[in-house]
Amino acid sequence: MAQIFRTTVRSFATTSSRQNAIKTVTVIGGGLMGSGIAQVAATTGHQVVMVDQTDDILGKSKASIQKSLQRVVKKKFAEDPKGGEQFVSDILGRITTQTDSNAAVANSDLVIEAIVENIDVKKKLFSSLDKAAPQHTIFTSNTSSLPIGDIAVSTQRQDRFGGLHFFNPVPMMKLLEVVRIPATSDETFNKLSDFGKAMKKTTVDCKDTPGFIVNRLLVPYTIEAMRMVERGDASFKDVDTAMKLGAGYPMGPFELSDYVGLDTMKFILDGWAEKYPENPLFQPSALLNKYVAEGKLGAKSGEGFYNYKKK
Ligand SMILES: CCCCCCCC(=O)CC(=O)SCCNC(=O)CCNC(=O)[C@H](O)C(C)(C)COP(=O)(O)OP(=O)(O)OC[C@H]1O[C@@H](n2cnc3c(N)ncnc32)[C@H](O)[C@@H]1OP(=O)(O)O
Ligand SMILES: NC(=O)C1=CN([C@@H]2O[C@H](COP(=O)(O)OP(=O)(O)OC[C@H]3O[C@@H](n4cnc5c(N)ncnc54)[C@H](O)[C@@H]3O)[C@@H](O)[C@H]2O)C=CC1
Repeated sequence: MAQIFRTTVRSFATTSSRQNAIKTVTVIGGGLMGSGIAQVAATTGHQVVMVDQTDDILGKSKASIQKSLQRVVKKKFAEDPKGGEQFVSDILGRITTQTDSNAAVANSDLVIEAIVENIDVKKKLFSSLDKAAPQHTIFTSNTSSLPIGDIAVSTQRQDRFGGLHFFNPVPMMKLLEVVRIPATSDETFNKLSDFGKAMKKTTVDCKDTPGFIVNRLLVPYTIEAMRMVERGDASFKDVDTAMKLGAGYPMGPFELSDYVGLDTMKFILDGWAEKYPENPLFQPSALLNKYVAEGKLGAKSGEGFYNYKKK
């Protein structure tokens, strides 16, 4: 019995010291995903530095975090407005902002990159961070579709490199895909999984395959919905209604595309079409290209398949 107790305590201590391994987090990119990741990391007690290109963008990121926290407070602190105010100010107090990414990683245990879905821009960023960050700092990308291994080669720390793929909206979606490349050490992978659990997410282990688990299934499904409309088989609104009421999805594929961002969808599909030209599931969509060319990027630009502008 004592032996079992000692073993349990030891394994708890190991997990717990691993969970404590990551205290300070730098989130690079304060857009849709980065602001959500920063919010949840700060809510779960981590010190967060959020980085973006300008103070103006960072101001908007903080405002969107505040708005999201108000939604949480409305439910969680319905009977305790003072407690709600304290909750918000404690969380916001754990988030600082920076426009210089090299300076932002100086005291960081973990970097989570959530910038534009472009391999060259991501590689340039990581190559520079590699020289600025302490040796122990683990680097991760939140990329939806790029191979983690292709990004990691820009650094000299591939054993401390992995993927943390969050889902939108980060405060609501319970899943976190933890991605390892062949060079990722067990220690790094365990720390990343423990960090995900400390963020109160359910983690799944993924190999560095296109789209990991969720997007490998979700992207072809969504693009096939677009092809269905291109063929004139159904209207996009009917496809959405059908998938919500007939398959139980919370959003139809067109609502979800607008929510994710049509530009992000296009970055993903174009990248896969170029890298895997033989795969018919990854061919470009004329309908998607048309919306992006017209600047209709979805909810974030005020219009996509649906109109989000206040009348
Ligand atoms: C396109 C395919 C390819 C994509 C490839 C790139 C993308 C990726 O790499 C990976 C992805 O993220 S894929 C996207 C995954 N996300 C989804 O599938 C979201 C599906 N939608 C939902 O779950 C709900 O509609 C949702 C939870 C969003 C909203 O719920 P409802 O529909 O019930 O609507 P609401 O009434 O507005 O919300 C209900 C309550 O939820 C809370 N809430 C929602 N958003 C929040 C947020 N941002 N922050 C904090 N709380 C939030 C909120 O409590 C709300 O209650 P109230 O505010 O009181 O109304
Ligand atoms: N939109 C979605 O639903 C999801 C997106 N992702 C991935 O997350 C990443 C970010 O996507 P979103 O947040 O949707 O994009 P977004 O366009 O909302 O935000 C990107 C932010 O990065 C900033 N940025 C660009 N280059 C930068 C640099 N060099 N240094 C600092 N900041 C820089 C931009 O100013 C912008 O604020 C992408 O890799 C995307 O594939 C992952 C899961 C879901």
